[in-house]
Amino acid sequence: MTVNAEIHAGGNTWRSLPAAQQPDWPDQEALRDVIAELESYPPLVFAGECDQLRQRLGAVARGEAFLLQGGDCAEAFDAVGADQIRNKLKTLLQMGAVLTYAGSVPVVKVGRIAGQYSKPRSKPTETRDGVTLPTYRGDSVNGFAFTAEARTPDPQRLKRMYQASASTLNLVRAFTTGGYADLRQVHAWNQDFVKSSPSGQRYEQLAREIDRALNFMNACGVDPEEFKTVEFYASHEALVLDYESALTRVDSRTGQLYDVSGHMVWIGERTRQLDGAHIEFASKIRNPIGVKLGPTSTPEEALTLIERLDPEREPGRLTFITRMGADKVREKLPTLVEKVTASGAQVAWICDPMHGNTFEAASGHKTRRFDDVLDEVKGFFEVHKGLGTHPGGIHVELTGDDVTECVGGGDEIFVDDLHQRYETACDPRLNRSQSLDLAFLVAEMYRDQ
Ligand SMILES: O=C[C@H](O)[C@H](O)COP(=O)(O)O
Ligand SMILES: C=C(OP(=O)(O)O)C(=O)O
Repeated sequence: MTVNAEIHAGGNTWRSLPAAQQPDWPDQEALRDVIAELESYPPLVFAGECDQLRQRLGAVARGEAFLLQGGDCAEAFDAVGADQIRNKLKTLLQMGAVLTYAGSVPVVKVGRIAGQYSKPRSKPTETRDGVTLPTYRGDSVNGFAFTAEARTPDPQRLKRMYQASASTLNLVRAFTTGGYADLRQVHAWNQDFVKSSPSGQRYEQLAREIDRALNFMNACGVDPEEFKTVEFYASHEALVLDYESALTRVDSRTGQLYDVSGHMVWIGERTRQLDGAHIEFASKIRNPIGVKLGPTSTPEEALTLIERLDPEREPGRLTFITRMGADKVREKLPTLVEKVTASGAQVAWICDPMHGNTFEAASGHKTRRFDDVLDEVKGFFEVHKGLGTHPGGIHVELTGDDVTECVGGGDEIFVDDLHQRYETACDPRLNRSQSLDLAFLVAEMYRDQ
């Protein structure tokens, strides 16, 4: 079999099943041409890196490490710039330093980055002043501007998604291995607006302690290479299956299929139907897989997902990202965790405290309260503590920029501030100071656990 024929046989079985949330591409021939071109492009990640992340997530599933997964709700093509990428990365590096030092746990760092360009939506259309147009589905599909031209899905955008992901990943690799992520830079990550915020000041104190520890080790003649670079992985929602399967390749080492568009991909709350195309696609690839579980998820669904996606019961293969909402987590999560644990499966449990806590402010802005976000994480920790299972990590929508999209936090943002710098293309993100607040509070919860 040629490589393409093999891909067709293995990576395309989803095509005969219903696929939710796919764009209504107006020109199928143009789509086919784009897919063919994408199939000829080089991989964005190496299959061996996906295996390494699966091992790291195995440690999370076994209770030996903590996953920090975060980044934009929706990446945008016009935000593929050095400043934005560096700001996101440094937010995750700062949060990682806080969790590792204050929580005393190895932290696996995974960005919602270099591929998070596609969005599932509640409604297929949007109406403004009597005009109805297709909803914005992410830069990989259509444009944000409210015009018929921008909102028409254009498959050429899938190629731009590949290019934007490649540029982003290239810079991320440079930052994480080229000196910027060296632990000696802990202070340098705390510049600009965040420095004067309460969490920035608390961070500065922690950075001084890390510095002292490094100086001590240095004086003892220890200067480990591990402190000079950071292992960092890229993840996104595997939503537009034409793109994901065009980037699915046979690994020359093992003959198995990998989606080389990112290290880890997840299946969202709106596309995790057991008999649907997304789960079928995910079942064929060897990448670590995440599945979002909202408040309507049943233990039977969770067990069937394990059967489909992790038949070998391999720690690290499957991560359940629960997003129940602060008001439901304590009621809904225990049965899921209990039944999955009783089945003998060792999945990683991660808390997404964002997606169950969205509401619309009177101004019309979609927002989230920092206190609700925190309360969902607290509930997640309480449930795991009660069951003796491991609270494996957090999955957060955040940005490194000084935006005003979520209310609350130590450097408090009020509902009336939302309009000031509301920049997200879809859902509200924590800004850098709110992200640091969260990291400190989660580190405390982890330590108390
Ligand atoms: O990020 C998640 C979803 O895409 C988002 O919550 C859907 O938002 P909508 O309800 O505005 O479509
Ligand atoms: C759409 C998302 O979440 P969920 O599938 O949980 O709604 C997301 O994480 O971008």
